[in-house]
Amino acid sequence: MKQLSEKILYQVITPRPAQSHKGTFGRVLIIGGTAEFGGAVIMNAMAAVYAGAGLVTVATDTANFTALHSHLPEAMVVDFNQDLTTLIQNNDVILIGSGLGDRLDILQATFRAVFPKQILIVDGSALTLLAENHINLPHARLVLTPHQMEWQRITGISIAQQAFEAFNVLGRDRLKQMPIVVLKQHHTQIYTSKDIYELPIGGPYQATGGMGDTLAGIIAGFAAQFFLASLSDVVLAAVYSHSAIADELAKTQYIVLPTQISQQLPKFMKHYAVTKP
Ligand SMILES: NC(=O)C1=CN([C@@H]2O[C@H](COP(=O)(O)OP(=O)(O)OC[C@H]3O[C@@H](n4cnc5c(N)ncnc54)[C@H](O)[C@@H]3O)[C@@H](O)[C@H]2O)[C@@H](O)CC1
Ligand SMILES: Nc1ncnc2c1ncn2[C@@H]1O[C@H](COP(=O)(O)OP(=O)(O)O)[C@@H](O)[C@H]1O
Ligand SMILES: [Mg+2]
Repeated sequence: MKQLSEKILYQVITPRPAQSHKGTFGRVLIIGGTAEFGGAVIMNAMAAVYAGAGLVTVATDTANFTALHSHLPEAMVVDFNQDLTTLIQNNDVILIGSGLGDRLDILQATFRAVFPKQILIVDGSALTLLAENHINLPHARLVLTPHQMEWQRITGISIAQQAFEAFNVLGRDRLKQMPIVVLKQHHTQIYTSKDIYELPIGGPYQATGGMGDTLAGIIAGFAAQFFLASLSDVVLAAVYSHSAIADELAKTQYIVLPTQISQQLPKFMKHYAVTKP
């Protein structure tokens, strides 16, 4: 297993070209957030916007519109009960699942609509729905972001067995589409088609609801704009950034809130875009 290091940030986070506009930095569509879990998509969207996605749209329950806009006027909203097919096909990166609750219908419609060239990040309730309903993953550039309990539900590999990388590799291979898997835990592991990486940073100050929703949003924001890097490198850089910011805040804080991580992203990224080692 390879240890992830700060080096990945210098590789992935690059200065922005002057000849550019919001379209240059990608369109992200976030799908999730039942009325009970609106906070999940707010945190997805804050992370994606603060990470630099050019345009972010959130398809969610209408009950969440006002709260989302009061936190983040930069994001657009759409009712997730309408037909999302065209919207899905007009975005570069789709993030589905945070706070999606029991909306299997929306998950299935999204999987039907997505194109193979699109990046599809599957998080939270979408992973549990996948497992419970034995749904096949679609052809897409896939990133799954399960925590250990979600991974157990998907693969049947118990949390104790997950200590053995070989089991996780087998579990990933059985999913057929060879997704990148971000297996979240203390010292998260990332399974790519080539290698397995371990995140050596991060800590218990991150154990707050919404921390994973924030990571999924950072992955989406990075994937939308850093299209010159490989998707694996983009995911590695997002995972590293999320915990590096948390570590920095934890120097003076007992806990770190997910939204604080998002707010730090522009400053954090500026450092890596200009200072090459
Ligand atoms: N403000 C909001 O709207 C929030 C919405 N959320 C959404 O709520 C839905 C349910 O997700 P949850 O993860 O809370 O519930 P789950 O029931 O899917 O999993 C949580 C349980 O898994 C267990 N577990 C074991 N190992 C773990 C590990 N390494 N990391 C995390 N949990 C581990 C924990 O004991 C915990 O009780 C998701 O769609 C999620 O996106 C959560 O993100 C919390 C905040
Ligand atoms: N003790 C810990 N040490 C390091 N990272 C942690 C710790 N607890 C939680 N995290 C991180 O916080 C995130 C939690 O994700 P998740 O459980 O999906 O949260 P949520 O669904 O509530 O947003 C993961 O990135 C995980 O690695
Ligand atoms: Mg989660």
